[in-house]
Amino acid sequence: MDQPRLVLSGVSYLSILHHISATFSGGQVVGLIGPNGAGKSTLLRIAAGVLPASEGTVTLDGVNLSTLHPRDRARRLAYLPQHLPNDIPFTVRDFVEMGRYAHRSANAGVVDAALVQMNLTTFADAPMDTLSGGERARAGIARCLAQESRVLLLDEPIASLDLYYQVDILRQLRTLAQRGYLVVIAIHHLELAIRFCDQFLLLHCGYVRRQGTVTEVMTECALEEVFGIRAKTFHDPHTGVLRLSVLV
Ligand SMILES: Nc1ncnc2c1ncn2[C@@H]1O[C@H](COP(=O)(O)OP(=O)(O)OP(=O)(O)O)[C@@H](O)[C@H]1O
Repeated sequence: MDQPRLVLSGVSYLSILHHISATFSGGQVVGLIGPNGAGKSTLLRIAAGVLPASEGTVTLDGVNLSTLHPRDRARRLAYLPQHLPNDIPFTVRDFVEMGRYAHRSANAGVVDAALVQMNLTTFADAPMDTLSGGERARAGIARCLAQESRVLLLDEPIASLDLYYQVDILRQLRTLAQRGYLVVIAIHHLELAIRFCDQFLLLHCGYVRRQGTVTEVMTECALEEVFGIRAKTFHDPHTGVLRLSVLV
């Protein structure tokens, strides 16, 4: 199966995003990073086709997203918003099953598998509004997985998760990328982003400041310029893995 390819060409939105161009391909986890208010969520919403750009285009496998019926779009890409409502009046299973909207079939096996992947089986019949914040976030990811689309655009999927689930879910997203999926995540946890993302887009004030691999983007200079923090990147002497240490 061909790997998906998402292309943003000259995307602008009001005064929030300015001329963003980027190409994301299947097989990768892309980390969208940058300070609060940089424009990450806005960019993801545009990339997902839920917010029309003021200028520019987004194409997925050569097809302009704005021309796709929402059902066709949902078959091709899944989008997790940064915040799910607190008062979702459904059980966890029914909520996850909504990910099947594009397929017109509930497919209990797929829904069950998504619940297992997010370790939510014991909560399947619980009302969504009884879940903790992290459990609700995992239900949101499960709904995206149930969609069975090969592009996942996830806005801060690990923000409310404990350390175990942060690592568990990033591992699962990596595995999906290894199977050819394109995964784009907005993420503030830079240390974990270094470990799990292949490519980065660093946004600041609505502009792309850097894009590329970890060594091209996560430079001490860029981090100081964009986040106003001093940090050191170094290779762990025991594992050889690149690490980031914030100097406080
Ligand atoms: N509908 C809107 N109308 C006006 N301003 C908006 C709108 N949506 C977002 N903004 C502003 O656009 C900027 C970018 O917001 P966005 O949510 O994309 O940032 P972000 O990088 O995701 O931030 P965070 O890390 O805090 O989640 C912010 O300054 C925000 O206040």
